[in-house]
Amino acid sequence: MTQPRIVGLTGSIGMGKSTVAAMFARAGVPVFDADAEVRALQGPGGDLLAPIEAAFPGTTGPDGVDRDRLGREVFGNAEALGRLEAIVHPAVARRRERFLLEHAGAPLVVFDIPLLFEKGGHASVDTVVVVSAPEDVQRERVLARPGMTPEKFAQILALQVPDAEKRRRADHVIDTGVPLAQTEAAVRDLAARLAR
Ligand SMILES: CC(C)(COP(=O)(O)OP(=O)(O)OC[C@H]1O[C@@H](n2cnc3c(N)ncnc32)[C@H](O)[C@@H]1O)[C@@H](O)C(=O)NCCC(=O)NCCS
Ligand SMILES: Nc1ncnc2c1ncn2[C@@H]1O[C@H](COP(=O)(O)OP(=O)(O)OP(=O)(O)O)[C@@H](O)[C@H]1O
Repeated sequence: MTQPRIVGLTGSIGMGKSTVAAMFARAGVPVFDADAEVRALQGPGGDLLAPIEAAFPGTTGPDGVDRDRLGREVFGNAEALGRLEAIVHPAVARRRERFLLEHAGAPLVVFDIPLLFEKGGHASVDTVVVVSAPEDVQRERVLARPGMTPEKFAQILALQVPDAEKRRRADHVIDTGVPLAQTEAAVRDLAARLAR
C-alpha cells in the first residue's frame, strides 16, 4: 500500500492553525492534532500526570495538569521547558505513529504541529503548510484570549521561529488575515491538489 502524503501544518501562536486544521478535516483529510494529544495526555487520568508531577511538584491534580501554573514554570525558563518537552514529545510521537498506521490507506493526512520547525519535524513530512496573518491581527487575536498577557505573549513569541522565516521555508502559505470563507476555499483547493 502506498503511504499517504504527509502535510505538516504549522504557524505561530494565534495564526489560525487550529481553524485551518478543522478546514482540512471538513475537506475530508484526516488530521493529527498534536496539541489535542498533549491535552489528553495531561488531562484527567492522562498517562503523563505522574511523570509531570514528579518533575514539577504541585502542578497536577484531579483535573489533570494545571496548565496555567505549569506554563508559568516553563515559559521563560529554558531548562524547565526542556524537561517538560522530554516528557511530552516522545509520547506525542508514539501517538503520531499510531495515527499514521490507522490512516495508511488515505491519500493525504495532516499533522497539525505547532513546533514543526522548532523541533525539526519538517524533515519527516512531505509538504509544509504555514498559516500566517499580519502581525497586528495575530496580536489582537492572542491578547483577546482569557489568561493571556503581553508578557506571556512575548515569552512564547521568543520561543518560536519568526513568522517571516516560517513563510520563507513553507511549501504553501495559507493566509488567515482574510475572511474565513476565503481561507476555507484556499484550504479546499490546496487539499484537492495535494491529494492527487
Ligand atoms: C506548558 C503548557 C502546559 C501550557 O499550556 P497552555 O494551555 O497555557 O498553553 P498552550 O499549550 O495553548 O500553548 C500556548 C502557545 O505556546 C506554544 N508552546 C507550547 N509549548 C511550547 C514549547 N515547548 N515551545 C514553544 N512554544 C510552545 C504553543 O504552540 C502555543 O502557541 C503546554 O504548552 C505544554 O505542555 N507544553 C509542552 C508540550 C509542547 O511542546 N506542546 C506544544 C507542541 S505539541
Ligand atoms: N481567515 C481566517 N482563518 C483562520 N482563522 C481566522 C480567520 N479569520 C478569523 N479567524 C479567527 O482567528 C482565530 C485563530 O485561532 P486558532 O485557535 O485557530 O489559532 P492557532 O494558530 O491554532 O493558535 P495557537 O497556536 O495559539 O494554538 C480564531 O478565533 C478564528 O476564528
